[in-house]
Amino acid sequence: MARIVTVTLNPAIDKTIRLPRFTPGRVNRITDVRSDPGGKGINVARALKQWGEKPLALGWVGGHLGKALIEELDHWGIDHRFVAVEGEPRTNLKIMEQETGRVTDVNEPGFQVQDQHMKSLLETYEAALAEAEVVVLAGSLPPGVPSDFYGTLILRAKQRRTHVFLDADGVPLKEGIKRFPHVIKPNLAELEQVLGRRLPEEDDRIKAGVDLCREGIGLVTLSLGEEGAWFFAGERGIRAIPPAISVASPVGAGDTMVAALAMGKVRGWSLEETARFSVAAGSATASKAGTQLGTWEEAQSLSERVQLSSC
Ligand SMILES: Nc1ncnc2c1ncn2[C@@H]1O[C@H](COP(=O)(O)OP(=O)(O)O)[C@@H](O)[C@H]1O
Ligand SMILES: O=P(O)(O)OC[C@H]1O[C@](O)(COP(=O)(O)O)[C@@H](O)[C@@H]1O
Repeated sequence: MARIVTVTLNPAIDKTIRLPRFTPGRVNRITDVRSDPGGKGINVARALKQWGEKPLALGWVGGHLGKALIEELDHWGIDHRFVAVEGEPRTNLKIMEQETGRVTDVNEPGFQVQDQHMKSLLETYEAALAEAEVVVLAGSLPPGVPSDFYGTLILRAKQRRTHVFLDADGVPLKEGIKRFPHVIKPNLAELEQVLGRRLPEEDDRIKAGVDLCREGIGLVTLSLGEEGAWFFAGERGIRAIPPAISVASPVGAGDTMVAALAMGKVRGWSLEETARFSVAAGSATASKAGTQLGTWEEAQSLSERVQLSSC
């Protein structure tokens, strides 16, 4: 079976705290707290698994928290081949303010990675590519990993004719784009940072997306939070707007969208079908607390009300 392989180099435990309002410099008392396994590629694998795919999750992991994370993957029935490192996965704090709905992410850098861990990861990755139709590279790089590491993984996937997705930010995204992955999914802030300019108007966003496609990226999905997303492929651009939802926590919405893009690729969906489902799936996740991901049924029911238009 052609598979979707996900790579999570910097896994995390997401600790979501809720409080009426966060006041820096003061004692803040929280209403409730929850912990979920996180890290972008792991979230992508979780979404795919609950939608009926058979993803294979790769990455680095270590320590007691890492063992618990792997046990969660086993519990969900997700196949995995993680390379062991020393040190614990990071805990990423998500501060959710009930009065404003604002979420602040405070993400740790992650464990230190050594040369031998990179070598083992590359071996595991090469072996997994042999059975992959799509590979999803997602999330930040932990300390010790060169900023062009995704570039290396992209080149190796392309040599094997595997469709490669990149969802990262900052320098790793900028470096990765130079190797022309087939798909990228920046949000607006991430794309603005990579391009070094603001994209305030729709026309600015259209030009940026179309230019990246002309440079050699197959599908550019520019996600816009509650405003939905743009999907650029070749000379085409589709704007998708989700229906209004009651937001609980948008953490994981972008990862759910990436999972939907990967699923659309392996299932041969049209650009319209992919746009509709991936925006709906992201919104379904945003309607759930902590890093809980939208189910197939929740995404399907929202997808009927996603509005599509073209440029
Ligand atoms: N507050 C929200 N309300 C409705 N849908 C949302 C909300 N936040 C995210 N989404 C959905 O999830 C998708 C990805 O979210 P976004 O926040 O843009 O990505 P990221 O998590 O990568 O920053 C959006 O395109 C949208 O469909
Ligand atoms: O690797 P990074 O960039 O620090 O991001 C990791 C964080 O992003 C998440 O994967 C959520 O990402 P999205 O909200 O973009 O879907 C969390 O689970 C995790 O804490």
